[in-house]
Amino acid sequence: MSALRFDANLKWLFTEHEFLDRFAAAAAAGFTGVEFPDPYPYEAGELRKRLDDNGLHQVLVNTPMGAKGTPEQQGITCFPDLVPRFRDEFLSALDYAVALGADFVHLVGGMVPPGTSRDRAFARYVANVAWASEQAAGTGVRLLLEAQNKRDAPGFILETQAQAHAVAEVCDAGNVGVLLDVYHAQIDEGDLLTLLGTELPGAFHVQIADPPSRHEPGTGEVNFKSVFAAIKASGYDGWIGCEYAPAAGTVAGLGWREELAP
Ligand SMILES: O=C(O)C(=O)[C@H](O)CO
Ligand SMILES: [Mg+2]
Repeated sequence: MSALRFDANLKWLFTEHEFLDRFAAAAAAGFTGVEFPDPYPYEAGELRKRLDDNGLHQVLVNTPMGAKGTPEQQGITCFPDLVPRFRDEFLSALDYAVALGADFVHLVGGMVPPGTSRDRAFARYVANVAWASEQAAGTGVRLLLEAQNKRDAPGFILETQAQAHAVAEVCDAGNVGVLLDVYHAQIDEGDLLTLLGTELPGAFHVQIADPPSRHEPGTGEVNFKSVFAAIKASGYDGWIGCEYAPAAGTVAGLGWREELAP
């Protein structure tokens, strides 16, 4: 059993099953934690029952994201003209996180909306993060900020891990941190072992997938044996979310846990 704690992202893994059956499949495959971006089609009680019946911990939920191919596909946190909707959606995400016993709400930052300057969108983004930080204070739920790569999310509001860290730092409630997604960090920044050295101390959560395919660790360009060793050596004790597309079946692709993880 690895010294690192991996959780299954149920949007990406176990898609051989209907969503509500993925909890049992994840537990059967040895996971003790799960995450997924979109609890909203389900009653919180229905999801909580799946968690409890399978002895699973909920790591995170996302703020809602729009349909693929729309400007809102990666969230609206940076949309100056949608602040009331952002606030309603965040409070809904917070309610779900509390009901599921989740550690985090991932505030999906958004791509700079058409006709809006990056400066105006970034200012609104920071204001919305600070507002959300105040709403979450005292709930036990912390907030995550993730930088996404420019190939998959052109115009995304956060462009580097250091920028995500800087926004988290200015939220004085201490409940905002970085979601360090190794897939995005490799595509846009590379130099992963150095990046992990500087950015892991501010990271509340980590996610993994192997670029360019976004399949399992060991299928692409990242030396995950070295990455996992660096994460372990850093003393990071959070979860590591498996947010990858299995190349040929979820369970068949889990060998990396024994082959690459310390
Ligand atoms: O796509 C990702 O890397 C994520 O972590 C979000 O959940 C979706 O934007
Ligand atoms: Mg991610």
